[in-house]
Amino acid sequence: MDLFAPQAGLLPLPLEDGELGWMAQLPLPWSNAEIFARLLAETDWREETVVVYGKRHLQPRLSAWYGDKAYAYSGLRLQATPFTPLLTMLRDAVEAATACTFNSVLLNYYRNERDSMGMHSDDEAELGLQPAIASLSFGAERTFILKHKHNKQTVRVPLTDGSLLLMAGDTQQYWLHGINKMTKSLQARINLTFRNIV
Ligand SMILES: O=C(O)CCC(=O)C(=O)O
Ligand SMILES: [Fe+2]
Repeated sequence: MDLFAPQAGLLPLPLEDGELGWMAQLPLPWSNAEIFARLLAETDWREETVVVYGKRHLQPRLSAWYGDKAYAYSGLRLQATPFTPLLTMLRDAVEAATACTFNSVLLNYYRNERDSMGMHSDDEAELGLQPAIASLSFGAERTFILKHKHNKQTVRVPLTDGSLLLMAGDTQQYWLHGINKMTKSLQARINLTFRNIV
């Protein structure tokens, strides 16, 4: 399947050992600000505790998991929770733009510049080989950082309000990605990463 066929509307971003597609604004029926406000209010946000090298930490962001199946992520067991009408609308828009299907979404709420996500790959067995993961962003712009696992390459993608980033092919096998803390004061950002649990 060619994930980046012209009708998909995604701009391919050159990446060695992986596939990235980007769109500045996903077509949506409401404004980005309206969707941000609804996601903030309607989501069952949790401050999860994770265990890293035997020590318990609060994750530096809030998160929520919706989908038909439970999911294990960073040592957490996330219970299945059905998609809300709002999440179903967003999933439909993402599926139309990417020509992929998704049955789950992880939402991340970065409250300010101090919230972040450590470098990782979304390579859990439940996602299958060469998973397609679509990342939809609302609110403050943050920089998505990709680092190649076997050489020193770094790629930065601006995750602007309303933008969609698709990772596919070998991206999870060869690259780590994450969101750094910043020193400059930033407003909140909400990110949704749509996944397909097989
Ligand atoms: O906030 C982002 O854009 C990154 C989210 C991410 O990598 C994840 O949820 O696995
Ligand atoms: Fe990720």
